[in-house]
Amino acid sequence: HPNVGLFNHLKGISVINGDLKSLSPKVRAYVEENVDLCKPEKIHICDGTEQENNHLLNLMQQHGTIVPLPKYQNCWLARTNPADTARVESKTFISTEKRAETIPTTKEGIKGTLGNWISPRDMDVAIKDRFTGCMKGRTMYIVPFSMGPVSSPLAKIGIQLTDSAYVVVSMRVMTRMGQAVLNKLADGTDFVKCLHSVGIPASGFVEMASWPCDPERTIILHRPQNNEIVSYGSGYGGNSLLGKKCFALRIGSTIAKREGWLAEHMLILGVTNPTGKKRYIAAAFPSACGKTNLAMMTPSLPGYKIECVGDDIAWMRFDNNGQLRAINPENGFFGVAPGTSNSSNPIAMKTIFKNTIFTNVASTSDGGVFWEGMEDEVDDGVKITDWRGKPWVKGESNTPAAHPNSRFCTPAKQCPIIDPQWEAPEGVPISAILFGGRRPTGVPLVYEARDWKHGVLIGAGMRSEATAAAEHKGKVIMHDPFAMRPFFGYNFGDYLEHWLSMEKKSTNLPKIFHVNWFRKGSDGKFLWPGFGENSRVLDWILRRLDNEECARDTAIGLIPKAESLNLEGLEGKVNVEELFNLPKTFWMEEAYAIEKYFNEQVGMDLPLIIDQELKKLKKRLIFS
Ligand SMILES: O=C(O)CSc1cccnc1C(=O)O
Ligand SMILES: [Mn+2]
Repeated sequence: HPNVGLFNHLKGISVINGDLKSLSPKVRAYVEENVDLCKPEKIHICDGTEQENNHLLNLMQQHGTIVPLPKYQNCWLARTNPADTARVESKTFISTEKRAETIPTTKEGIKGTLGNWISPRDMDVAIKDRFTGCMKGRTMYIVPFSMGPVSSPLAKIGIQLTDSAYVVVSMRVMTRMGQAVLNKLADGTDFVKCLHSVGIPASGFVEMASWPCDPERTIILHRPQNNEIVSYGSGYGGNSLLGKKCFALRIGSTIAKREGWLAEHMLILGVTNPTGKKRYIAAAFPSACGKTNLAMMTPSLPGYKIECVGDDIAWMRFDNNGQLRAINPENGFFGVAPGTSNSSNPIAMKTIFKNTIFTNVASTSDGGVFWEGMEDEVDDGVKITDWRGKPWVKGESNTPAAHPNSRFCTPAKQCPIIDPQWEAPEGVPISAILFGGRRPTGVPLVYEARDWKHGVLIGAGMRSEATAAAEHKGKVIMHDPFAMRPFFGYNFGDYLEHWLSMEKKSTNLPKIFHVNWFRKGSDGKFLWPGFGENSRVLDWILRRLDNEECARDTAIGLIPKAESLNLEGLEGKVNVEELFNLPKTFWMEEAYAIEKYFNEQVGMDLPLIIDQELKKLKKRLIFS
């Protein structure tokens, strides 16, 4: 780095990149406050340049944090500490004066599952205990980033202070990061404050560790009142790339509540039908339920085209004409690697093998990567090393080659079907919203909400099959309302009120649907082929958007009229009867389970309208 000027110091700490004078007074005050707390040896103001990125990649290679993947162009493999491999919900907290602002009051004796609250005082103590002097001997990176295209009026800016070079290079992929953001901040624009440290394990100074972290004291804190995020102890994913879940969803949802828009855990795709008519759809599925695959679908129906705007987060607001418009606030994809293959997602496979950071995947002796699902893509004779760095042999090793939560972190612009409007400052117009999840029984392939209120009930009642956290409990059907359960920034009851309040903003509301690719027959096999065949469901949805009479009413909502789903080419392969069967007992139990969930988890915070919608559903079911 160029020798810095004598005066480019902050209280005796050398600024090794950038110029303190380039920081707005607000940013400089935030930096100084946290330099005092964390006591870094150096400060690096990030500019987002190629040169800076290469410097950090070299630094991480020296530390052993990443290794090059010479089979691809500018790709890297990071292996984390095995104790630091995923988001940690139990250590993620939101702080407000009153607990009820953050989480609903649950029924007596019931453990809340809609977020964790911490008092402002306990948050301050937690920070002081962990951050005091935590960056001694380290460099504090100042990461100016934008969630959304810098020029978009829907974008929001953040500053992340971090001691992790891995976070800096990842944020450069996942957000718009660098000088253009600092320039925008110069006029005093406010920013979301993000403080992060990988921490120092209580066992002492392990600076030379390739993946420093402090799992025992990991904590992820949010203070929505002053747009503040503080994360300690983890270097990974949603815990450390604070622009994603912490900012774009948890803090983002509180800003959206205040400003009258929606920050959602949704993919955004553009779908063009054979006549050339294009619509955009947003879809909320729980984590690891196939949002990336749907957002990058290769449609099986001839004449259909799918283009990708985003695979995980949507910021949506009604414009002056009452049209709901969405941006993808992210700049990259941080996708689950296992299960991604040329058969499940050929577009992803065309996106990720350049300028990408892979984390906790397996590596191959020919300088590439491997994960479960890539069996057909790896040459014979290639040796595999698992995510822990141990030799791995297919059919012999009894642990996975790649960690189940291993990820690729790849620039969105590399996606061959990235939508031409993916960075449109005003966002893309949303015509339909889909809710969905893994439902092995009872739930049909697709059904349409009767109206907005009913659609909000469908979102609130979302459930999905998950692998039980506890050992040997197999699969359980978990509630995951709006696929936002781990990401609500405030009381779910208030969130529902906020969704209901959108109805008065528009006479052109998007239609709401529920989809389920995962129903199984009595033989335990999937009833629906999924993947590109899901284009048949999108086709039906688009025809409904054109008000085609291809639906019939049922107690749960509108489902395709007989013969209205295009099954050409699937003759004899799909049992439509079973796929759309609505067992009355199943749905009575489903309605009761939703009612129980609302009673136990939302209580008095449940909006009356949602309670009424649930009662209407039950009544329709009784008389169906
Ligand atoms: O475990 C992590 O920190 C990654 S979680 C994640 C990453 C990208 C997109 N979605 C998610 C999620 O959990 O929904
Ligand atoms: Mn997600």
